[in-house]
Amino acid sequence: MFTGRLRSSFTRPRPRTRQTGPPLIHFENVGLRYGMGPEILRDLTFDLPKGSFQFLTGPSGAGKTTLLRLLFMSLQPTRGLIKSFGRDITSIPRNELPMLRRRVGIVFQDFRLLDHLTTYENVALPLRVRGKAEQTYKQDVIELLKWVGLGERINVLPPVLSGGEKQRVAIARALIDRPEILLADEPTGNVDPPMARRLLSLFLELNRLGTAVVIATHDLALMDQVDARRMILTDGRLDIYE
Ligand SMILES: Nc1ncnc2c1ncn2[C@@H]1O[C@H](COP(=O)(O)OP(=O)(O)OP(=O)(O)O)[C@@H](O)[C@H]1O
Repeated sequence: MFTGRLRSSFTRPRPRTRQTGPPLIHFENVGLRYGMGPEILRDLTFDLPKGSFQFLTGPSGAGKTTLLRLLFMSLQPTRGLIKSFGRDITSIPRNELPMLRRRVGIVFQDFRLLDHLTTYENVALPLRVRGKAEQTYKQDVIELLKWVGLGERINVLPPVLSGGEKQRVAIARALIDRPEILLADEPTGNVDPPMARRLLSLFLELNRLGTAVVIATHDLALMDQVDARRMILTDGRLDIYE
């Protein structure tokens, strides 16, 4: 499934050229407020093209995580239109949402691994929950764990893993369903610069295999390593630099 190899040397690469055709996700004049609070996101209009690679940045509290939640369809906009895979997310029946969400993988800031399950079991969990038989996915899980450099850590529990290793388990779990979009919230927040570069090359490799990638980050040094689209949130508004 994942045949790409991590590159050991690192130059400033350009992500793959985006594919044409309808966007995976389309936002039009989207606004979001929590409860009766102030509007956190205002008038967001943009497309997430197939196979694209972008950083999402902005000061702390600017709304990056909130925007990722909208992209993951775990929040509804308070105004405007969001079309995910061609469908208006406000009119999707509740029982159809999980199937649509499977097309989007997400890596949370705090990993959300289950400490009593091994690395292998954490990654396999989304498939097990859906009732898939282990023999249909076992090889894929092992191959994916090797791809993220955890071939030697397959039967280890999360509490003994390093921050970078946990991050890679969370990435593998987000990828096991082969999503068309990967969202990552501060994926390099807990790792040292060499591991951050390694994770970045993993995301670039994934993008080369066709997945659209959105990385929310404060890390300027990380962004400077790739000639990629930047989405910058300031005071609830979004500017995009191609
Ligand atoms: N569930 C919630 N209820 C009410 N307010 C919220 C909720 N989640 C986030 N907020 C507020 O929305 C604003 C944006 O938060 P968000 O976490 O999206 O920002 P962020 O850019 O990801 O921040 P950071 O870089 O610090 O992670 C903040 O003012 C935050 O307090």
